[in-house]
Parts: sequence; structure tokens; C-alpha cells
Amino acid sequence: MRSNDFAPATAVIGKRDTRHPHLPYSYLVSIMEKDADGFYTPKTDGAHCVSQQNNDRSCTGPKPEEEAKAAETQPAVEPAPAPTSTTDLFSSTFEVTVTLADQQLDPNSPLYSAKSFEEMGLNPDLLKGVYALGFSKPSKIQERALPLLLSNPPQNMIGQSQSGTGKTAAFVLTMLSRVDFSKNKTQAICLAPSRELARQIMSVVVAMGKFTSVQTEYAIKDNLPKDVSRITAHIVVGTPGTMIDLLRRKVIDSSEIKVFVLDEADNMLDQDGLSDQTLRVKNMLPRQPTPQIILFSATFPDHVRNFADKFAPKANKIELQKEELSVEGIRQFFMDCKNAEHKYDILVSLYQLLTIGQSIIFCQHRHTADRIAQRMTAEGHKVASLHGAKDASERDSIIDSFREGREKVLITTNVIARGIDILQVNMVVNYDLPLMNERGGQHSIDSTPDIETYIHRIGRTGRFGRKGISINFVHDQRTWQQMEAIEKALGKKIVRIETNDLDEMEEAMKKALK
Ligand SMILES: Nc1ncnc2c1ncn2[C@@H]1O[C@H](COP(=O)(O)OP(=O)(O)OP(=O)(O)O)[C@@H](O)[C@H]1O
Repeated sequence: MRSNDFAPATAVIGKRDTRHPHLPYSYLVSIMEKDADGFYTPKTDGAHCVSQQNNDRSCTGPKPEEEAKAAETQPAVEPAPAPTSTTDLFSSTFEVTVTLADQQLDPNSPLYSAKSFEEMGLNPDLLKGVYALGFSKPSKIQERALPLLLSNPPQNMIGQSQSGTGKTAAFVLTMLSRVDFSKNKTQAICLAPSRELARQIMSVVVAMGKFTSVQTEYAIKDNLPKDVSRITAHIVVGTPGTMIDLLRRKVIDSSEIKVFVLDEADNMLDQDGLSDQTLRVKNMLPRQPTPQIILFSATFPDHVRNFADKFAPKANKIELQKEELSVEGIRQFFMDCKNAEHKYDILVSLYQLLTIGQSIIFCQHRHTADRIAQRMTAEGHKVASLHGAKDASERDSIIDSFREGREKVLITTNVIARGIDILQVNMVVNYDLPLMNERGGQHSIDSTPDIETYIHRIGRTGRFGRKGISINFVHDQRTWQQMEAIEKALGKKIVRIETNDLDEMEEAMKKALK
């Protein structure tokens, strides 16, 4: 099935869309609206955003019909209107003073670039896709990585850049650039650690490839009919277990795969993570010519770097210094709770603030996430919980519902700590701090804090220049020490907010989000 055969027909999202299983939900959400029957149809008001209620730059483009027409009639690529420099990035009652345009002009910002997308060597159809998404200038990682990624002969890449700075577009544009659309063969595969992230990456592939004839397929659990015997899609995005299965059964013919991408690569290559499975996928790819291997993440801890170097030999590298790891726009707080039960009370008292925008609450265990969600729901609050023990269709509908803004508070585990890009999320709560002993689903006694996961968790807010807040709950000496270790590792002050003064709490948060 062609994934970009996006027609102004009806499509159901939220639940599984049986007619267009590959339609990019975030893209649909941004350009379609729900009719009385719960079906999505193209918007008629010219506005492109439902859940991005603010004046986000991605809302400024033409209507999809106009875009399609423009694409047919304009041979030259016309950039979409540049975002106005006064555009607020943050949708709330709070005033916003820093704009994306300001940040993209600041050489110290990870969003800065001296160049335009035209100078990146992209083909005109992909440039149209980029501009249709409302991107006017590359970010730093895009500016630095794309020319290297697109040069010939292809070279491997290990790329690091802070959360929310546009790594996805860099590798998606590379996959789309390398595919020969005239061949019905799989030519690029991309692995991510969760189905939620794989689905999100796919939405970017489809949106950016909208003006090409790219065909795509998922390699995620419960997504393909059991009897499918051959996948011919150009680009396959998925999680390692299902990808192994499809390659092993030769449902995917690997002989023409030219690009192999690992998003969240440090996690995919971590021995406590998914490294065994990732290696198995690599071993099923052609030996000659070897595919271009592209590894991206916001974090590359030392213990993974060596393996990454072996996995992607002779790679071009773009690295961050330790002190650059966390994003400037995310203000980090902590609350000193009396005990574990008090954490629950504080979370409930925060509810009003959590729902100003959208919030993600991270817990250590699935059962904690469920228990908190059940209790809060019983007390009349509207929250959802998401974790790996839920079945595939439920996971899809929960994340879609959150993405569309129908749920405002999501209580979860590390399953969505990485990669998930929901611009309206302005608050992350670490109900439980992330610990090393949760890595790879193991439960050892190692209770040192997991710095990388912390960086990824708080990075679910403050996306692409927006402001965000993270709040850590500490409740005993052990959690205090863990938080201090995080503070030390990141070299950033984590500021205390009183738990018993809601007004002060609100003030501090408003100030942080300004
Ligand atoms: N050049 C650009 N101009 C405007 N917006 C952009 C640009 N590049 C990316 N974005 C937007 O920035 C947001 C973050 O991008 P993306 O999800 O790729 O970040 P990331 O670096 O992969 O983050 P993470 O490390 O958390 O996975 C997305 O909403 C994306 O659409």
C-alpha cells in the first residue's frame, strides 16, 4: 500500500485506521478535523492545527488542497511563508518573549543555522515536503548532518544533538533521498525503541515524502496481517523484534537495503537495552555494498560509544559536550515530599497546573502508573496511563488521544521517555526518578540514577525552542542523593518549589514558562 496516497477522503484516527493504516496521525491531526461521525476530513478554515492551539509556525502554511495544486503547478520550489518573528511558541495564558526566529538567529542556539534548506542538497520534491511542514530554516544538527549524510559515496554517521532539535528530519530526509522510487524494493530501514516512536517517525517520513511516490510499511507488533508474505515498501520503520521476524522470514528482502537508521541509538546499542536485537538486524543486511549506517541520539554515554564506533565504522561524528546535553528552555524543579504517599497528594494538588498545557508523569513501574491513574480517575480527574503491558491497539489509541490533546495528563513509564514529540507538553513530572536498575526491564539492585533517561524524559517538553518545566519528586534521603547526582552530572541547578504553597508553585511555574 502506498503510504502517501493521502487523499481528502475520510480516515479514522485515534482508533486503528483500517483504511489508511499508515496515515501519519500527527500530520492528519494538523490538517484535518473531525466531523460529526468521528471521521477526519480536511479542514476547511485554512488553519492547519487542531491541538497546537498556538500560533505555531507549522499552522501557517496553505491548505492541503492548495499545497497539492501548488506542487503540480510550480516547478520551482517556493518556500512556505517564513514564520513571523513575533510568533508565540507556547500556547497558554502565559506571555512568551523568546521566539523561534530569535533562536534560529542566535549562533549559540542548537536551532541556529547559517544556511538554508536549499543549500543542503535536497531534491525539489523533498524541499517541498520540508516547506509544507512549515520548516523555514534548518536547525544546527540538520545543517551540519545533512550535507555529510547526503554526500557520495555514502558515509556512516553518529550524530548527537539535544532533545527536540530536529534529528528526525535529518535521518528521514536521508532515507528519502537515497531511495530509488522506481524500484519496488525495501531500500531503507529505521529502528526505534518503542512502537509509539516508530509510528511518529513514520508520520514524518510520510509528511516529508508527500511529494514523492514513497511507499512505506511498519515493522511493529500486531500491525501487519499474519499472512503477509512480502513487503516491497521502500522504507520500513519499526521496532527490532518485529524487524528481525520480517527479515528472518524474508518478508522483507534485505538485498537492496542501502540505509540503516537507529534512532535513540545509544538505547538501541546498550547491552542493557536492545543491542542484541539491533545487532541481529544488522547481521541480516547485505555485506556488499554495506548499507549507510546512521545513529542518532541526544545522549551517547561513554560505555556505548565504543560499540557505536564498531557498529558504524568510520562514521562522521557530531558530538555534544557534557554541559550541552540538556536544553536551555527546560527549567528544572524539585519538590520535597514527606513520604511516598505524599507524592500522590502533591501530584493531585498539581492537577490544575498539569492541565494548563499537557503533562507527562513518569513512574518507575507499570503498576504505579496504573494505580495513580485509577486513583486520580476515581477522584474525578481526567488522566490516562500508558505502558508496555497494554496491548498494541490500546497503546496506539492512548498516545493518539494524548497527541490530539483529548487527554492532557499522561501517566507512564520509560516506554515513552525517548523521542516522543508533542509540542504542547509543557510539563514533565518525575514521580519516580529514573534508575539504572530499570534499564532493559531488569530489576537489579543498582539504584544509581539513570542520567540519560532523565535527559530524555525531561526532553519531552521544551521542544524546538519552546519553554518547559520538569519537576522531580524526592521523598527520602535516597531520592535526595539520586537527584543531587543528576544535578551534578548535568551541571544545572534544580530549584526547589514548596509543596505547601500552591500560589508560589504557580508563580514559579509561570515565570519558568515565560
Ligand atoms: N528546521 C525546523 N524548523 C522548524 N521546526 C522543526 C525543524 N526541524 C524539526 N522541527 C520540529 O521540531 C520538533 C522536534 O524535532 P524532532 O522530534 O526531530 O527532535 P529530536 O532531535 O529527534 O528530539 P529527541 O532527541 O527528543 O528525539 C518537531 O516538532 C519537528 O517538527
